[in-house]
Amino acid sequence: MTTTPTRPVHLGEPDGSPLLAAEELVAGYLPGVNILERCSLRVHRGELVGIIGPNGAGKSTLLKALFGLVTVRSGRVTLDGEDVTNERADSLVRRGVGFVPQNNNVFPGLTIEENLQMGVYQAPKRFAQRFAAVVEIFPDLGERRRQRAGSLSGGERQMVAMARALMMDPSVLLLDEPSAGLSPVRQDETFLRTRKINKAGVSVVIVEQNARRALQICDRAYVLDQGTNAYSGPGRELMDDPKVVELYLGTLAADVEDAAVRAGEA
Ligand SMILES: Nc1ncnc2c1ncn2[C@@H]1O[C@H](COP(=O)(O)OP(=O)(O)OP(=O)(O)O)[C@@H](O)[C@H]1O
Repeated sequence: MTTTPTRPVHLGEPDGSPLLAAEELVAGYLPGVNILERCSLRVHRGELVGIIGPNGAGKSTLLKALFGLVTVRSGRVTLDGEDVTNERADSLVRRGVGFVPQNNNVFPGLTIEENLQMGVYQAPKRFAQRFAAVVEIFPDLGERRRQRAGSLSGGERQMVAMARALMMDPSVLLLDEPSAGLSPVRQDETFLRTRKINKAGVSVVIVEQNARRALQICDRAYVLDQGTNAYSGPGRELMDDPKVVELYLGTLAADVEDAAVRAGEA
């Protein structure tokens, strides 16, 4: 087992320069209160990277800091080697960063098609070409393009939000708890869709409460605790790390069965 607490924080990362990186970020909402305390993360081209950890660990805050929605007080964010710390979200979108917030992520009064048009408001001429590409990943949205987003289920809205973020053809997509509030079946669909988006060439950072499921689909993951890095490594390795299991995943009867099955396979 190669996982160790605290440093180094990028265990298992591929060689080369990361596409998106947060180095030692200190950030927070209220003056004098830091939520992130020297928190770091790197995403390489083509990777699917998870962020897990207990409630209030700062997972969503890290994602927001990457997307210019929380002020970074020290440390830096780079995109393809360029410093983009505290750059505005609309500028990051132009540079190829997509963000899907956890809540209020569709315009309920607009149709599915209109929601997707909002995704390319900075480049409306690209709509037709991007719409065709996006409905390949989400065929249901193409068929129901005239339906108002407000009449959709939680899982369907989540699809619209992801599709809208893909309209600008991002190189990296930031997903904030996409499975939150969904039934187990819809959660599975969301994870499969996330994989599909990643396989289509989009690097993905996914914040997840459902840590086990996230670790199953991620190339690598970061475990945050109290605003900083606790563990990192390939998803499967973290799932097998007794410390990570004890502190962050809990032991369920299902795990014991799972471990027994895997031991039998070995
Ligand atoms: N807009 C805000 N203003 C002030 N404090 C905030 C704000 N948003 C989050 N916080 C605080 O920042 C801390 C980290 O919150 P964050 O949402 O990043 O955690 P998280 O790890 O994503 O948690 P969860 O899994 O519960 O969503 C919490 O203490 C939270 O109360």
